[in-house]
Amino acid sequence: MACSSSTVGVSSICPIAAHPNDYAKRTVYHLSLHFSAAHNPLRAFSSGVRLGSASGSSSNSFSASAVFTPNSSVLSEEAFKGLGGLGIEEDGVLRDVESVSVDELDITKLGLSQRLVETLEKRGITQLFPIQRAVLVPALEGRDIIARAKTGTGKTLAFGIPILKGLDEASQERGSLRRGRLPKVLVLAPTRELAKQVEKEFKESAPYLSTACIYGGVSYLTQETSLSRGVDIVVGTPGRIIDLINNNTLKLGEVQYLVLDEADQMLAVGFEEDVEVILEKLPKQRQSMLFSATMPGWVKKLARKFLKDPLTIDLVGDQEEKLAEGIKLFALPTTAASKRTILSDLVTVYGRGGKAIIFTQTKRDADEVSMALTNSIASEALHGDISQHQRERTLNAFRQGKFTVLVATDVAARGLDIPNVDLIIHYELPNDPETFVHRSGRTGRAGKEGAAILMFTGSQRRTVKSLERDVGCRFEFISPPSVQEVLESSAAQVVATLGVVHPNSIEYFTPTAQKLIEEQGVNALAAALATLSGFSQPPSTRSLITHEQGVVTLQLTRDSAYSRGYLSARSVTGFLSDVYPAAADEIGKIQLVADENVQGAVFDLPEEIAAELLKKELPPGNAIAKITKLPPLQDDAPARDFYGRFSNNERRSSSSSSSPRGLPSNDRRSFRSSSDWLSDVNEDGDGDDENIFGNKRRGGYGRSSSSSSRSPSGNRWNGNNSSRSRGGGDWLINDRSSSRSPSFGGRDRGFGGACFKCGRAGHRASDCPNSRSDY
Ligand SMILES: Nc1ncnc2c1ncn2[C@@H]1O[C@H](COP(=O)(O)OP(=O)(O)OP(=O)(O)O)[C@@H](O)[C@H]1O
Repeated sequence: MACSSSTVGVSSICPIAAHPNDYAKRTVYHLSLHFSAAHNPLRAFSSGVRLGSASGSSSNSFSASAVFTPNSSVLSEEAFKGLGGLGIEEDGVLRDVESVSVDELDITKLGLSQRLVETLEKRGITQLFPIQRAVLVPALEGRDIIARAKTGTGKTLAFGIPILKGLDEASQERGSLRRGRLPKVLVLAPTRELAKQVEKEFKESAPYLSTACIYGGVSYLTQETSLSRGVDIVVGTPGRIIDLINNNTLKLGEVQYLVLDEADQMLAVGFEEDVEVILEKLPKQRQSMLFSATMPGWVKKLARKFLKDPLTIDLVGDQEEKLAEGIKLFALPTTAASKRTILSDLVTVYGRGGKAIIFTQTKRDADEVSMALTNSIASEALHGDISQHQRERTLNAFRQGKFTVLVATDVAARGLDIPNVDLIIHYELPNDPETFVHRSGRTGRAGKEGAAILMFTGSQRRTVKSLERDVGCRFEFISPPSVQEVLESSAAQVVATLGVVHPNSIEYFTPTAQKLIEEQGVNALAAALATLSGFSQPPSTRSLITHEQGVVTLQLTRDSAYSRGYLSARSVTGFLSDVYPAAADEIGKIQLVADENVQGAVFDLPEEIAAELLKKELPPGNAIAKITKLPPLQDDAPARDFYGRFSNNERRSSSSSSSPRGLPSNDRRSFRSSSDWLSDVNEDGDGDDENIFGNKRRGGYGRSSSSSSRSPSGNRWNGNNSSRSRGGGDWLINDRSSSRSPSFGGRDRGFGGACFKCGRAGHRASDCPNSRSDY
């Protein structure tokens, strides 16, 4: 092959593997696009594509793997002309290696029409993101493309820019756009929200073109009218698109560009049959682009059947973390009972006053969590049982910042681009790594920073480790925010709001403020901050284990030299019964410390009992202290989650008619390494794409349930949202390690623990027939 070497977007393409089934036709290349660190316009964005250090160079690079036919690389070289060259050497390896200059990513240098450049610039889009750069050239060549990139990295414009460029050129050739014209572009999306968002991206980037968004749950009339007027771009969900094809309103005979966005999700929501029906109706002469996070058998089959010699671009890469680097990941051990009460503190401390999305497994949980938050934070629920209109209202209000916490099922996880979401909370573990990535990817978008917190119970600790392995990430394990942290964050957020008070308004209050300062000094301002933060009453202490109010968590640590054996929950109760029987009576959750070198346990006590206990003299070798942060704790029950066993809950419930046995999802099988992803795409595989969620979900979400707007109010932690109110059941379910009653109120005053001396249940060490005290 010919070799040329010059500055291009592609710095090196070298064979990383020969495809086992098809070596003669295809070679898999590893493609690196280099950006000089010195002038890398995407440095701030490096998170999105995991820019790493290129070997032997100080450049940052991102990797793309691409599958070429032998000729295709030559075509690529042609297409790179004007954007910089591409070096193909004799061994077929493309190597060049200079850095991409800022110019080559500059949208004014891509040959786009002036009007397109202007609208993009108005939207703050001046430089291509890496996936956009990688897709641009082959897309402009007319290649069919299969692509994958991390969440929030600009996939929509990756297909949008070349399509808009193509439409611009065609319209200049044909002259003005005529009424009643048929669509040239069809974009299929799995959810209505995503479809609307993609349409919005097209509309805002090219307002001079006509777009229509076709999805269920709303009137046919508007959609039919816009189609009859003539459109350039149709974006929609498969169900309603089929309906409009069938009633002859939507005619696809002139479609030149097809995009399948989130193709794997089409399968998950049961649209595969509809997608195939639609694709059959498209002109054979067209360009197709398929974006998919995973490659289940059905998507592979779809690609083989409907795409022509597709070029595969994978910017996620093998062994790499699947999440954008700007997303900080935390894991928070908690209990089922305390989850809800912790939420508002997490939002306060980690959300820093911005937007947060809490993901639940079930629609019911989404409603209940949103309701529970209402006391302290304005929140709304979003799930499939909420009418389409309400869903749109809710999303718009959230986008506009009218409320700050969205509680959603996974319906909102895929593809939604909501600006400035600072925090994601996984209220339940996701069912598969892919769902985790997509939920978390609602923050840290377009190079911004964000945080995602995974809440898990002690019994799910191993699942969290599996998730780390599957996603290639590391969690920082945290404790629930302390009272101090919550107060500090609340105060900081209140202070931030003071900056926007109108000067005229301040004038009205100045005389009173002056008087207050003279009378009370700094206390006046502190009282105002406390009130504005919602803490006009002092916060009560809370358990670190269950987050229950009025309860403190203590740690018992025993010197092994004084110990006869290992600590157990029973021995802790027995020990307390000897030191201070009231403490043994009132003890709550007990958990053992997970440290081979330390014999320790943490346990909860009502505040006043704890204060008494701390005054007691302890036998030698034992220490009890109040703690502010939980040490690593031992697992206390087998894992209870669906991770790796099922795909998402909403999906299961929506498809229950066709999947009554809740078959395991193939999503997890699909969430594999990059090389698997690539070979999946190109192998003549067995097409084992049994559709486990096989029902057709037309129009989808029927029943309407409104979630009214709420406003923040109330004094934090003084409401009756204590887990104590739901206590008993949850406590019993979640605490295998202690046999005591859940009630701190002492409903059951009988001794439920075991003797610290003889180990038998039902009596205290002080009542033990063995009178010798030897602990
Ligand atoms: N070149 C660019 N410069 C600045 N902003 C951009 C650029 N390209 C895209 N964006 C913005 O980045 C955000 C994320 O883009 P987009 O929604 O296309 O990401 P995505 O990769 O499709 O994410 P997901 O996988 O979550 O669907 C959008 O708000 C988009 O307008």
